[in-house]
Amino acid sequence: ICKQYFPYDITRFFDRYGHKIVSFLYPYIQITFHEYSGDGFDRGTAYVAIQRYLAANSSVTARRLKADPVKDTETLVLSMDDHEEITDEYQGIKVWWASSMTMPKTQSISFYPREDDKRFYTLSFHNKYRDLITKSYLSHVLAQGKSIAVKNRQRKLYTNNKKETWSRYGGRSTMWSHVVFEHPASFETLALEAKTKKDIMNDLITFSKAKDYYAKVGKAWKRGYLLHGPPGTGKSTMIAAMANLLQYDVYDLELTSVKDNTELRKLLIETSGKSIIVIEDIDCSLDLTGQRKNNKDKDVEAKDEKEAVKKAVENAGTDGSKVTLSGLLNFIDGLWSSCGGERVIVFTTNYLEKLDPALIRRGRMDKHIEMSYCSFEAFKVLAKNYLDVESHQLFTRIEELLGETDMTPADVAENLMPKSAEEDGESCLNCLISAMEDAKVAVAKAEEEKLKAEEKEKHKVEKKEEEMKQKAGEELAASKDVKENGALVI
Ligand SMILES: Nc1ncnc2c1ncn2[C@@H]1O[C@H](COP(=O)(O)OP(=O)(O)OP(=O)(O)O)[C@@H](O)[C@H]1O
Repeated sequence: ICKQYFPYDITRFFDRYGHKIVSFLYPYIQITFHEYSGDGFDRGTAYVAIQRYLAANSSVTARRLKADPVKDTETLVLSMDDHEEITDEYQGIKVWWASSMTMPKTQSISFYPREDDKRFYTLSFHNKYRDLITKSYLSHVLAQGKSIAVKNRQRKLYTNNKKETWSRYGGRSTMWSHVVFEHPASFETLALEAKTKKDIMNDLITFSKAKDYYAKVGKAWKRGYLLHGPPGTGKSTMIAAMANLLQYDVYDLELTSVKDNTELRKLLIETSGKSIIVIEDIDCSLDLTGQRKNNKDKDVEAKDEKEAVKKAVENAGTDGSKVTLSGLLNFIDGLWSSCGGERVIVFTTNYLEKLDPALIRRGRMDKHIEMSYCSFEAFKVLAKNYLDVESHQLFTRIEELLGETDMTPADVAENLMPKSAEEDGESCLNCLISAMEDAKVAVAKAEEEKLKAEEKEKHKVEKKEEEMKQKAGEELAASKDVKENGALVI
């Protein structure tokens, strides 16, 4: 009305001083958080975090709610509807949140959200709490929103089997492909000594909460784990349990399909925080042949292996088509490794002695964990998992046999698994006992055969020495004959 009936100068005067008068009489401050800010089409991180925070609080207090499916989860989240207002309390201070939406001024169809078609939240609070709200309350809301997102999201298992491609809009698509990570392993079901389990869990939890500590000591926020031990001792299961404990994503890096160091760096940059980057069987990946070694190769002396690895690394460096040891070292703790933060890097190997010491030194691989053959304590965990049995008279015999044989938890688990509906706990335990007794007999037989072979070899060597001695004696006698008789004996 003013604009229509009053001259321009008067309306400008009202505009200018109206605000001042209102702010003098109305001591409240408002902050707006827009859903889309700037030129980007990505939703603002602050808006999304606030939405999650308010969704957790407003579903109890707001009267009009809307239900949205959350990306990457199968759940619905209830949040306050547009033009709804709720109150929140922080350290005894009351604040008001309102959700609003600007109505479009023009009617047009657009693929992207329009400038004038945006939602935003408005936070109102009393002027005297300005410092507390802007400095402390807002960080609290954002942190809470982020942690709700972490709790709600579906975790992913990534692998780098995808070729680098370009999207229709000219952007480079990611080199990781993923599936939903649903491994059920946990530290509770992991067959391992209770003390070791507790140590690892404490270490992981301390790491995940140590952002400020890492910043204080000037170290990138990451931690390296080296899991070593024979096949079937639970290295992969341990990684799944770690991911489930920390609620992290898993990046399973297949090193043999990485073209070169540059590609390795690109892959690293594309990983997100709160993730575990896994390189399984690092000893096999590092021989740079692109193949897992066969059993014959595996028996080669560790020293020879290390030389072979070094040679392969040198060759790889010349044609520039493979990942080199130095590329891998840079991947773990070079400058690029610090981007993002909150990453756990895990290497697994069956042959610790084959690895270059530079690769596994402390600082790179901070914690070395040996996964060994099944101990009695580990067996008890498996018996509880598979049979729901915590004690049994057959346990004494099993403890004895575990001390005498090298059986992996995978073998023990396989024997404990009922093969038919009729099989009960006791028959499964008996099945395990007979498997261990067979293994014990087989080991004794193998040792006997080894002893026999050694004996045979020794005998052969002795016989050869005897023959050589005899030959030498004959030659000596012949040369004596020549000297004494002056005749040449042929
Ligand atoms: N410590 C363990 N606790 C519980 N289950 C285990 C354990 N070790 C092995 N298993 C069982 O054995 C199977 C094989 O274990 P896993 O793949 O984790 O062994 P691994 O050490 O990673 O073997 P590899 O070196 O061949 O990759 C798993 O599916 C799991 O059911």
